[in-house]
Amino acid sequence: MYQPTKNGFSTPYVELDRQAWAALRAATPLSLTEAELEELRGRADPTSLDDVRDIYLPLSRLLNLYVKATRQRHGAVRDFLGEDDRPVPFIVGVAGSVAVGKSTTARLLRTLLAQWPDHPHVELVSTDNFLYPNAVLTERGIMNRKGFPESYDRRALVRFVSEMKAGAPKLDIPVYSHLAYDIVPGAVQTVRRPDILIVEGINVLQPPSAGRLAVADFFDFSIYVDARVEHIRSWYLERFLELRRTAFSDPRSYFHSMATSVDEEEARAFAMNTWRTINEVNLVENIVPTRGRATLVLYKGEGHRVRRVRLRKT
Ligand SMILES: Nc1ncnc2c1ncn2[C@@H]1O[C@H](COP(=O)(O)OP(=O)(O)O)[C@@H](O)[C@H]1O
Ligand SMILES: CC(C)(COP(=O)(O)O)[C@@H](O)C(=O)NCCC(=O)O
Repeated sequence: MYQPTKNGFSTPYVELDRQAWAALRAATPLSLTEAELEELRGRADPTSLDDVRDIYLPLSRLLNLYVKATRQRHGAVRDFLGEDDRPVPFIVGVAGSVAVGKSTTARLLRTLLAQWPDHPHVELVSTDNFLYPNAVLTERGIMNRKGFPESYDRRALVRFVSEMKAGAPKLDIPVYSHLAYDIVPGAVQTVRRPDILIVEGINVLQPPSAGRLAVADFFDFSIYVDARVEHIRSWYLERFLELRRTAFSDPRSYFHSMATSVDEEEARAFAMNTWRTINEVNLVENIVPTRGRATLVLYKGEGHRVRRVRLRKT
């Protein structure tokens, strides 16, 4: 992490504890109900209405200010070029480990941001839609690297985000199914030009390779959801065991045998091995090193509770 220097002009970041951050909600109203929150949060994710109030409403307020300021900047460039008014989606990236709760954060933001009359149309895209199909990963010998940068069609992902930013009215993208653990052949998600596009995925803050562009180059704001490895490991395990009791019992689930043919101890050992050999390696090698690039970091402790927030001011 960036260390402040001793000359007083210490750091472009500000770090706030939960209470100080919560106060920045100002007058932003809480209009989400417990039932709506239940729909939005992920499996085994205890995010509460207190968290919405303390963490996500201030964030929604900050993003609303960012959107307005960014529109002004676009207007200035248009005036300079003598161009007509043209809608440009504001793009938010949400990064962090597998099982850290990115999708809950992203879904909550989609709902809260859409409540502002300034930007009612918010679209959410998960980067898993840009994973190569299992057949391609197997052919390339990287089926055990799912989630690593090379397991994504990064060119297609960058093309999608850059075309959205350029104002494309509607784009179709592939669809990934966690149930099938694969890309669904022939399925598409249609993304219509939104006011705000949220792009959520473990690798969205990856820097570009030399001479290329990365998705993060198109972000107007980015969020990194952070927690200690030991916490994330236990959230991954808990979720796997919860999925074993629920989603995996569907015969179409890729992990069906985990629900029917092995006992809980074996399932736990399988999940632990997947965590240790794939997700933790990816976290340490590829994901944590991108944290410094985020505009905002949410630091979670025990039970997914956000304890601190770091914001890059400039
Ligand atoms: N094997 C699985 N079967 C069904 N759903 C899953 C499976 N793995 C993950 N999910 C769901 O997919 C979503 C994304 O998970 P993940 O990429 O680990 O990110 P995060 O936990 O940070 O949101 C979560 O809502 C999770 O509950
Ligand atoms: C699909 C994922 C790579 C997450 O992708 P993302 O939406 O972050 O791009 C991840 O959920 C996953 O399946 N990892 C592979 C190892 C595992 O089964 O946990």
